[in-house]
Amino acid sequence: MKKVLITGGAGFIGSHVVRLFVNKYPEYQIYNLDALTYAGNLESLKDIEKAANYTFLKADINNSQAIEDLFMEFAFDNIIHLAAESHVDRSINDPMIFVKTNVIGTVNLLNAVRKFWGPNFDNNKRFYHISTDEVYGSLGTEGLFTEKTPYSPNSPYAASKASSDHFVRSYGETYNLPYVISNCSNNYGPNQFPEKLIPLFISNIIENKSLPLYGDGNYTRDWLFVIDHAKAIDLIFHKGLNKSTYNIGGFNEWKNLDLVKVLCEIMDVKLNRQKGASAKLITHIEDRPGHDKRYAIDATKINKELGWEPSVTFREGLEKTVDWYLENSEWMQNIVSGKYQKYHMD
Ligand SMILES: Cc1cn([C@H]2C[C@H](O)[C@@H](COP(=O)(O)OP(=O)(O)O[C@H]3O[C@H](CO)[C@@H](O)[C@H](O)[C@H]3O)O2)c(=O)[nH]c1=O
Repeated sequence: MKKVLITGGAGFIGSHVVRLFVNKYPEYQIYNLDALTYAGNLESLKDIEKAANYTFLKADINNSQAIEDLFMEFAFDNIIHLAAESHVDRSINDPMIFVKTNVIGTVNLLNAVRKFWGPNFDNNKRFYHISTDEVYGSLGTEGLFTEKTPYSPNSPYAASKASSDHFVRSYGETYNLPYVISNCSNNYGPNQFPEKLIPLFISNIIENKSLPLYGDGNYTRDWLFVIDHAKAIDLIFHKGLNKSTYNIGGFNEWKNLDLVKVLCEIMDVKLNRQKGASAKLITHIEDRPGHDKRYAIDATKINKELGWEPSVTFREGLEKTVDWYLENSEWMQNIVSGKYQKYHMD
């Protein structure tokens, strides 16, 4: 029986990973550790909260003593580390919280692992660090990020994630910690906090508010449905090679403006609005400082080594996502108003 600690399990990607592991591996104990910051939300896990193999632990990875106490109490033997500040615009306004959570928080976890699992690490134990393709910086019109692309982060968020990746690798080299890292492209799907492009624009279209597109909108991202990311994490956790890195992406590049136009078309149909009504809301605004031009992932390694590939097309994933937000308007209202946070603080 494994005792798997999943950090950040109340967040967007984390909640999908927790659900998949709780349902697929009833023989594992799954511990969801989350600080429940603005983007964390236990409402996303209502369907599994009473499962016998699931435990929620409220703690902040910045608090090293709290982390050690939990290691002492629960003797975790595997970690999937997703807890992170993740929004680029927030990192531009306040870089320090990104240093604290993403860098120091990760090092706190690594130190706890060293203390409780070391000095002779058993290879059945594994520290799995979830990261982003943003560590590689920006591409021109050609080429793809591979696992060998040098790191060149441009935003404070990307720099904090790059730093945490380096710390994980350094613990592998210095202390022989068994680890694996994956770097994924842009995720979308149910339960994403409406500060990110897709849920923000869905929410604004519903409310007939303008759609604030940075600059000319000719920025390119590779998009992956969050459940496909969770499935990739499952495979890498179980079968990924020790001390290696996997890039995860959908081979699904879109310029922001083109993506938003497709989203607008879908929303017009779902909301019974006149064709073109949602697109009229598109408003070009001042660009994001240091805006990375293009991200595109070469996901050949994970495909060849582990047989992973996305299971839904972008159109299917977008439709599912829009349907989820239309059916869960209360979730959206509560998370935006901060109601869930107030509830967590009570
Ligand atoms: C929120 C927002 C975004 N954008 C643009 C900026 C980007 O080119 C694109 C996507 O923006 P975001 O949704 O903020 O995501 P991006 O900056 O690419 O970063 C995401 O994708 C990364 C993986 O590539 C993750 O590591 C990050 O945590 C995640 O936030 O849309 C707009 O034009 N207007 C907006 O209001």
